[in-house]
Amino acid sequence: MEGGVDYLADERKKAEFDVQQMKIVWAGSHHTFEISDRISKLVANDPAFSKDERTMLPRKELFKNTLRKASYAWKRINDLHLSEEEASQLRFYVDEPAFTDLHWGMFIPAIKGQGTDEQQKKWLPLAYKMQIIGCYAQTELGHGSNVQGLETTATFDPQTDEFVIHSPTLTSSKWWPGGLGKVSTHGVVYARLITDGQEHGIHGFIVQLRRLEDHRPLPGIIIGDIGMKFGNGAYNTMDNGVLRFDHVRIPRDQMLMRVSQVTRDGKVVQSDVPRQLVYGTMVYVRQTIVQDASCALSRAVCIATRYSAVRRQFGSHNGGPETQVIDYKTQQSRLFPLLASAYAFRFVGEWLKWLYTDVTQRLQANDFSTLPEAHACTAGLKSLTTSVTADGIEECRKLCGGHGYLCTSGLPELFAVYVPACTYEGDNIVLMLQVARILMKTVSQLGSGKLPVGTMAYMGRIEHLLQYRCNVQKAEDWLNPAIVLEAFEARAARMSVSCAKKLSKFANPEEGFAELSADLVEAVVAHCQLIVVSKFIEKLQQDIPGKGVKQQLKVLCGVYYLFLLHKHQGDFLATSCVTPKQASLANDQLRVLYSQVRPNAIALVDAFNYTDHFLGSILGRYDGNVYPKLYEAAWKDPLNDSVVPDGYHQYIRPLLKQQRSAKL
Ligand SMILES: CCCCCCCC/C=C\CCCCCCCC(=O)SCCNC(=O)CCNC(=O)[C@H](O)C(C)(C)COP(=O)(O)OP(=O)(O)OC[C@H]1O[C@@H](n2cnc3c(N)ncnc32)[C@H](O)[C@@H]1OP(=O)(O)O
Ligand SMILES: Cc1cc2nc3c(=O)[nH]c(=O)nc-3n(C[C@H](O)[C@H](O)[C@H](O)COP(=O)(O)OP(=O)(O)OC[C@H]3O[C@@H](n4cnc5c(N)ncnc54)[C@H](O)[C@@H]3O)c2cc1C
Repeated sequence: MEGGVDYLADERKKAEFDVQQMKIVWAGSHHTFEISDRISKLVANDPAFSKDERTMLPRKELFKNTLRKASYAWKRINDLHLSEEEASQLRFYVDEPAFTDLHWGMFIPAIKGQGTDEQQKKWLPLAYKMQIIGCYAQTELGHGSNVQGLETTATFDPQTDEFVIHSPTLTSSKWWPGGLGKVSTHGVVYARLITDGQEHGIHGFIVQLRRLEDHRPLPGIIIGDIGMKFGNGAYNTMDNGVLRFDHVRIPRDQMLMRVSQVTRDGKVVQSDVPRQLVYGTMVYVRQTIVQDASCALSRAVCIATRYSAVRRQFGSHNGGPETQVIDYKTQQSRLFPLLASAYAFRFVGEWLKWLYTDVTQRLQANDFSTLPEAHACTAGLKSLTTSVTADGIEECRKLCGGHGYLCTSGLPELFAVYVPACTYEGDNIVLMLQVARILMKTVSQLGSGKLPVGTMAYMGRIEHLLQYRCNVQKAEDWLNPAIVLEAFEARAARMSVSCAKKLSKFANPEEGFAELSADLVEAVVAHCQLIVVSKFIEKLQQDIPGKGVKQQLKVLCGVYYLFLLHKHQGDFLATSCVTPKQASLANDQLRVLYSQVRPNAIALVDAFNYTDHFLGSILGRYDGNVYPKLYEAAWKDPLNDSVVPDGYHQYIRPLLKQQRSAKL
């Protein structure tokens, strides 16, 4: 325990499972648990990583403080000889968005994924030692989603064997790249390749942006920060930037040439790798964002759950204590599905990581067959998990009542940091529509004998799924995973087929796709929820040691799918996958499961193993000592530095005087 008295001790005693074992399940393995436990404590115990004042600092101070932390973190990483895995955990637990996220998370992966062996050999050692710092400069003022619409040009000059990078219009200014505004020395810049007057699509180029001697922009480059973003503290620690090029020259070998090469005489040669590999870095990051969703959601849920056990409101009998708000069924029906979602996203994130690793290995062996599956899964799951998490953090704020609105609850900043995840790395609707295209393609090919694979494999049983009738007769039948899977499969398949039927009535398929896009998004949501449900159920088929651990996960899995079934019962009923009676039984079973979660709720959030430093929330403190700490923190606000506020003499006193003289 971190503090003195444990106000949640009674809650912890109620747990019916081995919390330590659950911590390992959450972390993924003994190895990852050990690392994350050790590194999170190392960060929490180092005052240099304090976050206490972050929401109160003006931007310039905030940003400088982030630079200080990033540089100190780098020193610790080197002094302690941390491995790559440990270093990335350290950056995670420092919990402050910074240029390093883009350097390690996008610049290096872009070079790894799209650079030739030679290019990797040249640039990666510099980047690994942070002798250069890089960003990912793709989005422009005028285009983000439509990557093909980017306007920056890279024109090959055969005379000098160079590319000329240029921003022909205002809207072609790079706009948004993190780390670009004030820090990066280099960027992977995405631009329209032009050779011999011909366009060859979007490619990545390594461009030096600032001089290594004095950090000034190189000639022909205009660069700056794009300004304050949503919330206090939050993502304002990041220098999202603007960048313009005026005919900036770079050597030919700085085009990332794994996908296509430009020869000395300006010929464009395509490798045998698909051109979509230019989008590969985005696939990688979308996969990490799914894993990150479970972190952000679990953090909010941890705060809201602990506080819900501490907070009491109404219901005192004969002078006894009032009811803990966690005991209200309405509180449980809002909170426990989010708790279950955090676990569900954890496991689907684990699976997606596996899928991504598998695809990467195949790509190295020139097997590109699973690339569309990787694109569909990363795009769809990124959209689903970030939308639920963003809404979930806000729900957790409401679950904490008034105190949730205080910055010291940690929730406002968490929300502000998190919501752009619905937009960056692909707007969620735009990505859902990508999955919709793949779904419609799959349905249209069903008669052709080509069997769908991977997460679309269930479509191969389309005849069966279209005839399916759910045979649930009593509430407990909903605990049978096979019944649940079929119901979710039938719902997703029927929604897709219904869209495909409507689509086939349009003479112009593109017109039809646009007209039906809102329905298509609903079908994609159904498909993605099926993936999450099925991966949770698969997880339960594994051997999971520890007293009661598997049982708790079964309960959470049930909460997850029955909550979805309840929330989307319109879909299930409209597609005749369940009857109204069966939907009602599902809801009865859901209430039973809430009661089973209740005694374990605190232990289930303890299993995330978050330090108080990482949570950054008085409401979510491990020891539950909320009120004295809230009271104490208020006095630390700069507004309370003086009893009489600045501005009293100028604005308050004259006002009061005027009222007094008016009365007289
Ligand atoms: C940094 C991470 C650190 C790690 C920390 C961990 C935790 C994380 C926490 C905090 C991170 C914070 C950091 C924030 C960072 C933010 C960074 C950015 O935002 S970078 C900008 C992102 N920009 C977008 O994502 C644009 C979105 N747009 C697109 O992706 C495309 O343009 C798209 C897909 C919407 C449309 O592409 P089209 O219209 O140009 O289509 P065509 O190129 O013609 O391709 C069509 C074919 O290609 C396939 N395709 C499309 N994209 C694919 C892909 N990515 N992979 C494989 N295939 C793909 C399609 O399925 C289609 O296939 P068929 O021809 O039908 O077979
Ligand atoms: C915090 C943050 C960090 C970022 N970091 C980086 C970075 O490091 N590097 C980088 O290159 N970029 C970065 N970006 C940019 C980001 O990737 C883009 O903003 C994102 O891809 C969305 O593109 P957009 O801004 O063009 O949105 P738009 O596409 O203009 O979206 C506007 C609206 O139009 C809708 N819409 C667009 N197209 C369609 C369609 N075809 N059908 C239906 N609806 C549509 C969207 O759903 C949305 O509602 C960052 C953005 C943010 C907010």
